[in-house]
Amino acid sequence: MIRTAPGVDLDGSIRATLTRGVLWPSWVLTAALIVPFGFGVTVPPVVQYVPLVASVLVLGLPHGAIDHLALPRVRGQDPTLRAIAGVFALYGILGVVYAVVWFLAPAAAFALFILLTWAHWGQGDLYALLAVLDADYLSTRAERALAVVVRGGLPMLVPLLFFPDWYRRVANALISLFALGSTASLAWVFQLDTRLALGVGYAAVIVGYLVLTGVRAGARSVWFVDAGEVALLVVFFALVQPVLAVGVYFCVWHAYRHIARLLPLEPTSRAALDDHQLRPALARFAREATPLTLASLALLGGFYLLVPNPPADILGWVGLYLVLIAVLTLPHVAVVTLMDREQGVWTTGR
Ligand SMILES: CC1=C(/C=C/C(C)=C/C=C/C(C)=C/C=O)C(C)(C)CCC1
Ligand SMILES: [Fe+2]
Repeated sequence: MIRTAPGVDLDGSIRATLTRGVLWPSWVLTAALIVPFGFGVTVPPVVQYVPLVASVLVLGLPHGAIDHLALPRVRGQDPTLRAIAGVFALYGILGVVYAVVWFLAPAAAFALFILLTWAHWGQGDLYALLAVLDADYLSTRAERALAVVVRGGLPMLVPLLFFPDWYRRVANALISLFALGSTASLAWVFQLDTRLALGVGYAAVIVGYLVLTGVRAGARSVWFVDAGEVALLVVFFALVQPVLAVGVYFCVWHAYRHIARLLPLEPTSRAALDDHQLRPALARFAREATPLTLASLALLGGFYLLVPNPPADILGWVGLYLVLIAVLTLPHVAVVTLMDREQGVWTTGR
């Protein structure tokens, strides 16, 4: 059966429901965390891990667990066995290839993971800007690409600039599962000179983006929300300890927004959103996402058995979980990039 799936042109009622139920909570939670950290509060490591550990079952891991339904749906097709098998094959091939890279060259695999996440979290926010906020000033591909660079850099680069030691510790937790001492090849990234150069370059990109889009913005209020989100996240990642900050961002920002993108693709949920009801749509998503979330968890057990240096503490387990996420993210990015194409994220007429 052929149906038309919505692209970046969501109905006003759906946009209102998602703004209230998805964007607002992300703003409130990130802003609320900034306050204590702004006063210099630090929290013990165990507490910092809570959102990342929770993401195994809540929002985080599940957000990719219906990729096999999302791709056919966005193409207006029924999720037939054939279509689903295609997505599984994509996951199998890309996932296995990337897993092999982790075993052979873990430091390079980690660097690739950061760049991939930068692009992917940026692409997620770009969709939200276009579809939920209706940011019509992003009228060229160059501006949209710049938005991806700006948005993805907030969670991936800002923590490196302000918390290099934590960043290195996490990098080491992933890399040393495969090879001890290999993080040394990345030592230059954490040095002050490198961070200063990256910080200055990135600040220039942010200013360039805000000026370029600010000049074009017809609907000023939307531009202010965009600029406000960027400012909020710069402060958030500069102040909040990174394992906590990235964990919170992953759940309430990236994953929740991606789930919000999936909901209108399913006709019953779309009708609910149109009727200003978010909850039934989320409940349906949770049901659909449960089987493959649990299957992914089984993969975590498989990784535990396969890595040369299995985790011995909580940071090690977080590292193992992040490697699992990395391996699942490559095919997930392929699916979301195909979704972007189907939904006209890069179609500007210019
Ligand atoms: C936890 C953590 C880090 C990396 C997290 C990454 C890279 C997460 C990627 C998640 C993905 C891709 C989810 C799927 O959408 C940093 C930045 C090294 C800094 C310290 C804390
Ligand atoms: Fe994602």
